Amino acid sequence: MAMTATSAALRTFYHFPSRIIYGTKPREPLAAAGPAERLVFLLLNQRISTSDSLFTRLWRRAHLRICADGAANRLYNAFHQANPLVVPDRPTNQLPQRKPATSTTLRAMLTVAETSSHTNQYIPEAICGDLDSVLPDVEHYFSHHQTVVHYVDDQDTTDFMKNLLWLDDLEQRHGDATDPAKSTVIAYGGLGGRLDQSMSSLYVLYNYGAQRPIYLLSEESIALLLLPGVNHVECDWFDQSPACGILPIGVTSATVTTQGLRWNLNNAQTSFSGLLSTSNIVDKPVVVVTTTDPLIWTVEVRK
Ligand SMILES: Nc1ncnc2c1ncn2[C@@H]1O[C@H](COP(=O)(O)OP(=O)(O)OP(=O)(O)O)[C@@H](O)[C@H]1O
Ligand SMILES: Cc1ncc(C[n+]2csc(CCO)c2C)c(N)n1
Repeated sequence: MAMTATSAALRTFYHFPSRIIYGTKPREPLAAAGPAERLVFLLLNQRISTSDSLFTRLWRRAHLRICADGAANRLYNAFHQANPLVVPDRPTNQLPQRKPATSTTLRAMLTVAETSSHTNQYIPEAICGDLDSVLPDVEHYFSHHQTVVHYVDDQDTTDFMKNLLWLDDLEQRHGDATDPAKSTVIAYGGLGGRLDQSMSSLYVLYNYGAQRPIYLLSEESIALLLLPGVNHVECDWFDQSPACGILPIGVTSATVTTQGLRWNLNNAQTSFSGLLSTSNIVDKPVVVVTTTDPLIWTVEVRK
């Protein structure tokens, strides 16, 4: 699948990470200054950190929570295995049916997310993928709690991509003028783990990150796409300045000027065969990056 990042925005403002992570009310609008932002927490199949973690904060703040296939096993193991909710037994000789995709709506899932105890009990509103990783018992368990199971039979896209494409489809059919057309996606587990999967997540960020805000996340780092033009990145600004990097992934090179870093670039050309700014340090609450081409920005998470 060949795609290119579009040069959509001349000026981009990222309210992240502090506003999303450290907001005081679980469901307050995420961007205080803009239209209410809808946050989709997309859990990928990687280790979940449960103690004082980004995971729990973001889970609570999200408006919708979706597991990519085997990520549902991680959620089950982390929050349900030791103390499961009551669910009728699954007939052991019967595997879940694999039918073409179910038809649900974004509105229906948002309603479930708002009205049920999904947030506190760590139940996702949906599981989506080719479903070769989610265990039948885990699928049965969550299905019993109103989790939509969306099957996509495709061996040319990863389950992360399948989830984004499904979200596009759901949002296209959503059609509520008061709502934002595109959610912000937090992909928890989008960094770290197997290198090919990690690179595939960066591919997703590069190719889809111009269409909606996407944040790749681990407990250590956040990555987002900077678009050609002027980008204002609101950074964590606590006791210690976080480490950061500017990565020319997907482009041959980019010409970059920055403000707010310890080692600023001044009309400098960055590329994988030339200058690469890593182990840089954020020195201001807002970093300004002016670039000719898309870039991946990464910053350390301070908790
Ligand atoms: N080892 C891993 N390291 C990093 N990310 C992973 C890893 N395994 C899975 N993921 C992420 O979680 C998503 C869901 O994973 P899934 O449970 O479907 O495993 P998979 O079948 O190995 O992944 P896929 O089918 O997408 O290649 C993947 O699309 C990918 O983004
Ligand atoms: C050139 C090429 N390389 C690898 C795969 C394998 N693959 C990529 S995404 C995916 C789906 C995983 O759920 C699988 C099996 C392919 N299809 N085409």
